[in-house]
Amino acid sequence: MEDYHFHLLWLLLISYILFVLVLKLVVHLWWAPRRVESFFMKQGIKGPKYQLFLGNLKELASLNMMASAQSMPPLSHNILPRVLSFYHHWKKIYGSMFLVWFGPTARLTVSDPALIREIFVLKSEMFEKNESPPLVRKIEGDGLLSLKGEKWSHHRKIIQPAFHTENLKLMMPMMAKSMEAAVMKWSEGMCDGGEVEVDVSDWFQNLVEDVITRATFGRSYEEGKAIFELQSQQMVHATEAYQKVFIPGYRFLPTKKNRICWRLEKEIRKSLLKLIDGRRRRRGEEGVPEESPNDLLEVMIKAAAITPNDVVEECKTIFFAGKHTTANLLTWTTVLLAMHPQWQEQARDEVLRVCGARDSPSKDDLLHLPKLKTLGMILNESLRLYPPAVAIIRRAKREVQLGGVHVPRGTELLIPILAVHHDPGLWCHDPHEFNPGRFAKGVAHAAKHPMAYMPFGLGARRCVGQNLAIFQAKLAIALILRRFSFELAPSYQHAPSVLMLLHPQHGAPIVFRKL
Ligand code: HEM
Repeated sequence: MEDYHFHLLWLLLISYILFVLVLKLVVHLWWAPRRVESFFMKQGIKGPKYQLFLGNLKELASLNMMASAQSMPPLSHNILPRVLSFYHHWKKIYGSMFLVWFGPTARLTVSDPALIREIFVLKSEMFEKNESPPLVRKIEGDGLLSLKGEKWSHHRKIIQPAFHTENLKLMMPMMAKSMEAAVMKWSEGMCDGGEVEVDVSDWFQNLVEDVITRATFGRSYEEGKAIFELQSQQMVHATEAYQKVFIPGYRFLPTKKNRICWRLEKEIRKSLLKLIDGRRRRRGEEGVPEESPNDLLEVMIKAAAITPNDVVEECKTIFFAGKHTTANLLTWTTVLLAMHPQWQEQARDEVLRVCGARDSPSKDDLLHLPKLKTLGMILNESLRLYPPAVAIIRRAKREVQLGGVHVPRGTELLIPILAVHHDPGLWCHDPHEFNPGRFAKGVAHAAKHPMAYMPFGLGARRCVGQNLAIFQAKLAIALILRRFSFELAPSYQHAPSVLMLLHPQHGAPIVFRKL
């Protein structure tokens, strides 16, 4: 009898647990989305209907697939329908503010610059960063990009000075040396006719990797290079998995690829910790010359209240956040200058006028970089038309009013940078034209609203590496302009596409000719 009661009790307990789990699932997957949907509907905000579990993921994937299968007119910069096809499609039906479901998570699209100001500046404390998907989290590191609250502000205060112009100026000669060597190697590889075809999207990845390694590790360049090479390999594996695998928990299975990723992760961590330890011990013994630039590792090691583990995570973040973004900027800028030879000429004239025609950039040339106004305008226009990060996401920490709309706690806001940059209401009559001249009076005056331009984000969490990216881009493009003229290779297919960042789907083959 006692046994019977005991079993009954167990059965009741298990049934109760199962009931609570099922109830939670029903609330999470059905009831809560329906409530949010009707909450927004009452305020006049609509969107594609929520489907159980998947939300709108199926439609999103099919819109994306249709868009990527279509070719674009060769010289068109009207890339929104191809790149953010879901936004372009649903905006026509529901207006610019609509609700879209990424699984059971609601995302409200916001592209009005006045509301964007509220999110990033006026009410920024009401919004937080959302978590990246698990596969991305693994490679982005637990650093500035994803940190929140006190820890984020503490790390930001420590890291920011490494990216100040004065420190970057000290780093410039070594950046220039590495770029110069890469360009030389390239021009040596040219055939007799002085012509070479290069897929710049690959080439710039290597170039940027080298420069970021120098900025992060400085005099420990060789050790840093080995570490970042491992991280590059890890990023390739993770990106492949990101493209192919959608099974929850797949990353925990001991598949061949996963085992490689785990091994790489272990090696990266071990080597970085060894490097940090070595630097810590040598500090004081050697002393760092006063005029020597503060590489990022040095800046973090000097700051007492940051653990070696945090330093490891920040190094990984810097590499993740800085490499592909800057390489993409360089790739699209080269493609744009190949498409628009008159701007290429103008930029080259300026480089020759300001820096002279010497083969190697002198220390003075580097100081002249800020004077390259036309090149600066070209980079701004490139970042407007082809922003490497096409959207930013924030999450409402609590219920908040946004331009008269009540946004419930937990709602994610999707700010489609690309759409804002291509909005005809903000960029006069020619939003899809390549017209660097629109930046002649500075970034703040280029559009009808100062918040309409945000390739590096906005507010307190704007990109910490912006100065480094622009320095690198100016230096690399100036070096190339001085030595080569270039045009699109006959095999080039204009197909901007998104895989984490905006990239050329079929590569970016460019033909370079020695001047
Ligand atoms: C063209 C090049 C680049 C672009 C377009 C770019 C874009 C961005 C954007 C849009 C954000 C804001 C993300 C958000 O608010 O959610 C951001 C943040 C960040 N970027 Fe960049 N970035 C570039 C280059 C770099 C470089 C070179 C580095 C470092 C070497 C870097 C490191 C970071 C970090 C650490 C953050 C997080 C800042 C924080 O939350 O405090 N970025 N970047």
